[in-house]
Amino acid sequence: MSTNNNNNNNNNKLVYIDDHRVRHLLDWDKTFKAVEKSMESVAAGRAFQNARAITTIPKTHNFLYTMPGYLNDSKYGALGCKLVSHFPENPNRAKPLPYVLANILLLDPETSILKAVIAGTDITNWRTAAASAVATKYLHRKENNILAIMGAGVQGRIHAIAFQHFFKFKEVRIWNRTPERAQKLAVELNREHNTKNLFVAYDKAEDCVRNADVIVTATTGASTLVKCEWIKKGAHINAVAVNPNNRELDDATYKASQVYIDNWNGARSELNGIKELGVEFKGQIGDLITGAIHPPESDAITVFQSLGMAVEDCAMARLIYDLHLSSSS
Ligand SMILES: NC(=O)C1=CN([C@@H]2O[C@H](COP(=O)(O)OP(=O)(O)OC[C@H]3O[C@@H](n4cnc5c(N)ncnc54)[C@H](O)[C@@H]3O)[C@@H](O)[C@H]2O)C=CC1
Ligand SMILES: O=C([O-])C1=[NH+]CCC1
Repeated sequence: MSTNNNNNNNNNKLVYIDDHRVRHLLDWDKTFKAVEKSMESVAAGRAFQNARAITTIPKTHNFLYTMPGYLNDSKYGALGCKLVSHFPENPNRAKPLPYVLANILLLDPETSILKAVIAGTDITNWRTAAASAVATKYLHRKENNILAIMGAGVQGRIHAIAFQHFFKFKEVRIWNRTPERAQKLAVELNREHNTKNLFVAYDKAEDCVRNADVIVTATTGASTLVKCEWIKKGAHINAVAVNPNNRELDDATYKASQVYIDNWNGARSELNGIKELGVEFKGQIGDLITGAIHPPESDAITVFQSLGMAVEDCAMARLIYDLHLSSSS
């Protein structure tokens, strides 16, 4: 990029960074810092994004989200736009594809020249899990013994990996609507982490959630999965699913919790179902980072209602672009 970038040789060259290369460059600690900075920048007025546009594709359940954003920062500053889709039939194809697929356009913030097209699916997955980790860091300043993950799909898997990296839970429980899928994921994760019983599949949602310190809900369904009466005092929930009929948490949970968001523009556009319950959002995660609002009392149940932000994708695109140029020159 022409600002704050040492790679001036490459300034005029359009770069394509494919999935394979992105995967090679992704790093949990760098992702966490990029997402934390973008959340902070939203609260500090240094990051700009409108509510995303959602294009529905007639006669299907398919969506395309258009997510433009601008972040003003010496390290993560970027102007960009992510195109991210929800194609529910993708996982059921003969050759399965992800439900969520994404690409990011990275522009020069001074001239608007297109600098890079970056495969955005892994970036989306990693930054979403990192956003939940940032929220957990600021909302759950206590012991992290038991993590409960509801949904053994792409987001369930990446949250299990990220949260183990950042928090080192003693037990990571996994529940899925089809129990075989939870069992398969637990076996794979134990093998990858060289552990025996760290990741444990639970058949019943209630058993998975009871006594958990932190809960992640990440399914594509509209069914209620978590009941308030199962949730331990002081627990923190990362509600990751983005679904207009979102009911993974029952109404009583929202009413009994302190609910935080990632950005006001997105919340006004996409979270009316929760507002209609009479729930007032306490603020953005970035407001906790800047100190504009105080953390909740320690026995409060907290919810991070994640939508995903364009400026997280901009910061991640800038990170990956700089890493790509510095390791390929
Ligand atoms: N907040 C954010 O920034 C982002 C949120 N997401 C959201 O994460 C959610 C999960 O996405 P992926 O993991 O990529 O999808 P996936 O297709 O890989 O996994 C979906 C999971 O949901 C389960 N499921 C489907 N219908 C269900 C039902 N009725 N009841 C219970 N479980 C059900 C499936 O068994 C599967 O485990 C989606 O709602 C997506 O919108 C995805 C990316 C970013
Ligand atoms: O922020 C994001 O990339 C998405 N949120 C919901 C689906 C994809």
